[in-house]
Amino acid sequence: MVTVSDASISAEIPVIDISPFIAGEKGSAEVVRAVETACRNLGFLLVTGHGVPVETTARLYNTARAFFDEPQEWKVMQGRGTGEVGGMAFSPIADEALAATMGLKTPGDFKESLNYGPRLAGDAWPDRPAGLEAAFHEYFGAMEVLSGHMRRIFCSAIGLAPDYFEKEFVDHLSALRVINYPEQHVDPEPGQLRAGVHTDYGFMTILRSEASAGGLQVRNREGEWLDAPSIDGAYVINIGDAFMRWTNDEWVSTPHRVANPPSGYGGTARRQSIPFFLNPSKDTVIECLPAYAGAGAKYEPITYGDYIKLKTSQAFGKG
Ligand SMILES: O=C(O)CCC(=O)C(=O)O
Ligand SMILES: [Fe+2]
Repeated sequence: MVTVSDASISAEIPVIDISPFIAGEKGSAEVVRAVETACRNLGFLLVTGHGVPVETTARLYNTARAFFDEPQEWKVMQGRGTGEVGGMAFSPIADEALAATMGLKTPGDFKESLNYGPRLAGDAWPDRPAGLEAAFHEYFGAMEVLSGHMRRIFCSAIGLAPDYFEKEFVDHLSALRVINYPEQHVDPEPGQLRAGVHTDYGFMTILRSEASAGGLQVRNREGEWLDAPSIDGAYVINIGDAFMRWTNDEWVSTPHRVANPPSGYGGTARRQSIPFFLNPSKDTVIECLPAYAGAGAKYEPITYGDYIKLKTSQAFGKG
């Protein structure tokens, strides 16, 4: 296990090499303990030794970038999520304000994104750049493998059979998104961030981050914002709200945001990130795990489908 050198920015976000667990070798138990500690304390960790081929990430990163480099007028004519299951959806700049999910009113996030999930509504794939759809499929497959390893690490930490969650992920509703945070040539509007403060809704998120001026920040339990370290080839993993509920709030889903580059920043601040939102199937029952039921379950069992409806209505003030 390595720890990054700049302790001031990374003291609370550990970097964990999960390769001993994947290989079933000596050191697996230490991996499990380190992941559990991170998920209980901060809900964020970085993983290395994950086995995702660099080419898979590079292909998606580069083809998505070629899409974002197309003219705005053309991009907005592309998929807007009109209903084709397994298609792609494009979300233009300021279309989404993530802070609305926390009940905050802010301008839209200064970002644009491409979105895909094999069981989610999208629209027809654009005819360029070549290989975009294949790159999404390939990367999604790699995330299914990595998220399977992470679920087994979680099961081991909680004392569950390794395949405890697997049936809930046969028809999983996961989503893969590539986000482009453009240069900010003029200052953003008051209250406008690259991505507003929010927690993720699902089971866990696996993020391919990118170092830049204006990056990912995580709020610790003391309310301080920590810059998440960007380490080449590592993935940032965080717990989502649904898994927090599953663990009776023992594992935490932590607020995070993407900061703007400093005003007047002279260098290149463009940033591209790739979050994979791991979500269970619609009929999955989220119910306090026996290991955490000691002092009584805080929440009623709920299906993931109903849970998402509840979260959405809360976010828009109807809950
Ligand atoms: O771009 C990032 O680093 C994080 C984005 C994020 O938190 C999200 O889309 O949920
Ligand atoms: Fe997020």
